[in-house]
Amino acid sequence: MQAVSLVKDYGRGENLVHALRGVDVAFQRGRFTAIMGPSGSGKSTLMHTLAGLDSATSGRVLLYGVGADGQSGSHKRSAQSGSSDGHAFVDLTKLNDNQLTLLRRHSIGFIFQSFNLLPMFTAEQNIVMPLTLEGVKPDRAWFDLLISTLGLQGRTNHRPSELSGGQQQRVAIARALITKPAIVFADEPTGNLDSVSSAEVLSFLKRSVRELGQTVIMVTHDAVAASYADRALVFADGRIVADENNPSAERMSELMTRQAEQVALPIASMGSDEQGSQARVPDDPPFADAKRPAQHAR
Ligand SMILES: Nc1ncnc2c1ncn2[C@@H]1O[C@H](COP(=O)(O)OP(=O)(O)OP(=O)(O)O)[C@@H](O)[C@H]1O
Repeated sequence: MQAVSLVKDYGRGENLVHALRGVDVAFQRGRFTAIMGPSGSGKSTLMHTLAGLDSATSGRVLLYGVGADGQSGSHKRSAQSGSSDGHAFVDLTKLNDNQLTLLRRHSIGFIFQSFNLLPMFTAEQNIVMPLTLEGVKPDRAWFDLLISTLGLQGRTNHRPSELSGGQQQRVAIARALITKPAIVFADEPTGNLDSVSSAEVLSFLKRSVRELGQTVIMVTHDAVAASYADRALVFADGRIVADENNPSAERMSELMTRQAEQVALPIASMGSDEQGSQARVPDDPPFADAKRPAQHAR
């Protein structure tokens, strides 16, 4: 997947916000990328625009390995799709709402902070739900591989209320992977989990990248979570300001602290005016979490 000169503005006039200021980034297949950045820096906007949930103001969003109908391996070609080095791709910014809905259903997986499982259905029913809705039978071998890769053996007949938070999130990961999507977006997947369950979920997510070749993009506020990724991007004010391979939690904490200080500096200098008021640094700097020492081991 690739974003080319991606711009997203919200509002107009006095209320104009430049959420993405010409972002150029490529995500390689079969890699796990984390996106970090202070609150309001544009992480969610990037994720939503890449996933076709939000429209771009300008620029292109290219998804490789799919046709304009959203199906992997499609041979169809249209004005919205093409081929580069023999790889089919589709430009999400050129698709209409129906095409985007199909593309998301077939080629994009989502993992949310709040799991979003259906409480009245078993884990197995939740996992195969994207296929059930389409009237498609699950590929049993793929289902079994997901269950073993995600450590869900013996849990498939349980309802969400009978599972721990970590197990529920692993069910949600299996549900995201059941359609063999070209890409999976995870939005703060460990935001509702304790440190032990977070470590477990991140390890399984990493296994799905390593062993199943899945491409995963994860937004997180947690430097330790980012350290599970192959690569971590840091966002600030609608731009990528750091791009780290094999990020360590310490390095990501350092980068986030630097961003927090840059946000705090203008506030501090505003405070030291001629009235002699005290320089003010926010009590709760953005990414206070990122400064916490690593709590859960990889
Ligand atoms: N629907 C919207 N309408 C107007 N402005 C918006 C909208 N969505 C986001 N913004 C603005 O765009 C900028 C980027 O927001 P975004 O939600 O992408 O940041 P973020 O890095 O994901 O923040 P957080 O970590 O708090 O979720 C912010 O200034 C935000 O206020």
